[in-house]
Amino acid sequence: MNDSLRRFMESRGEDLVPVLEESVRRLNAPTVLKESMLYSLMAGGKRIRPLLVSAVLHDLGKVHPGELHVGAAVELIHTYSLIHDDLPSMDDDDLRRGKPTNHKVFGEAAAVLAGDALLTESFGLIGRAPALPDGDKVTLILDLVRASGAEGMVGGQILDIESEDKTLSEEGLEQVHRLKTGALLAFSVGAGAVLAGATAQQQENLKRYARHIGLAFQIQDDILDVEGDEALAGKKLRTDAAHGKNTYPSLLTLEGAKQKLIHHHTEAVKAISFLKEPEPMLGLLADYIVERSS
Ligand SMILES: CC(C)=CCC/C(C)=C/COP(=O)(O)OP(=O)(O)O
Ligand SMILES: C=C(C)CCOP(=O)(O)OP(=O)(O)O
Repeated sequence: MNDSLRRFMESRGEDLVPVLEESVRRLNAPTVLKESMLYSLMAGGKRIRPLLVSAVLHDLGKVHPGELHVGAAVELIHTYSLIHDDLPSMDDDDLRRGKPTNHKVFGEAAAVLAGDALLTESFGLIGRAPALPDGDKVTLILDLVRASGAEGMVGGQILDIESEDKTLSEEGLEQVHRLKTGALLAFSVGAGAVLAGATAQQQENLKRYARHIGLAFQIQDDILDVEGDEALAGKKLRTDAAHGKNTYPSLLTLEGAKQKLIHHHTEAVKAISFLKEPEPMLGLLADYIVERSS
């Protein structure tokens, strides 16, 4: 991995973890629920979504005291989605982020409820973000509702499940990926733009970047399911075919999926050519998204 990206990831990660932890510890709630929430939240993961929020601010040369709260908010929703995605009624997985899945440790009921609570607390984090005007809070909350709910991630998840054992068209598959995975990544980029006070033109370019990295992110996840290393991924691989999932490799072959990945990476990088930095973090993150092994 590129050295400046590694340093950026480490420094932002160190700052983010206490905010994630405190968002649960502060709650006056039953211990088992808090333990279940913290178990998945503190299990690691790449923290790509909060990093995107931070990278937009960094590349636009801005700072905002609400950066970590907004980044943590999206990470809470992402973590809830993984807990629910692993449930027996969904992908029925035993391993996530290198550890037994939440329901394997706490039972199904607690896993469902930990996910519910993480989702809800996410909105609280935006509500409490420091130095963020109320108008921006409302904008971010409404954007997050759209990205994570029925019109976004949840809608994509049901389309994905409903299309198991059927063959989708490429447009149909792109729609699933855009909603299931792309919407939350796009929210992260858009949230960084709101915090940075980006111009309309900058927001338009960042939106285009986000659309392409969102697709690239899920295509690489599909590719890793075919040829990745389970120890590095921290989750069981080679499960998509067994579940009759529609993926880019199943639709376009592995080679075809890799070409799509290159296409979306190229377009993402083009979209941020307006950034003045010689090595923008958003460009390094786009490289990482397509080269990652987990
Ligand atoms: C509302 C819910 C539950 C949404 C889940 C969204 C999501 C992106 C799941 C992981 O996708 P995946 O199954 O392709 O990834 P992985 O390989 O990590 O299981
Ligand atoms: C959206 C998908 C493909 C699920 C996994 O997301 P990540 O690959 O970001 O998972 P973590 O690093 O957060 O565990």
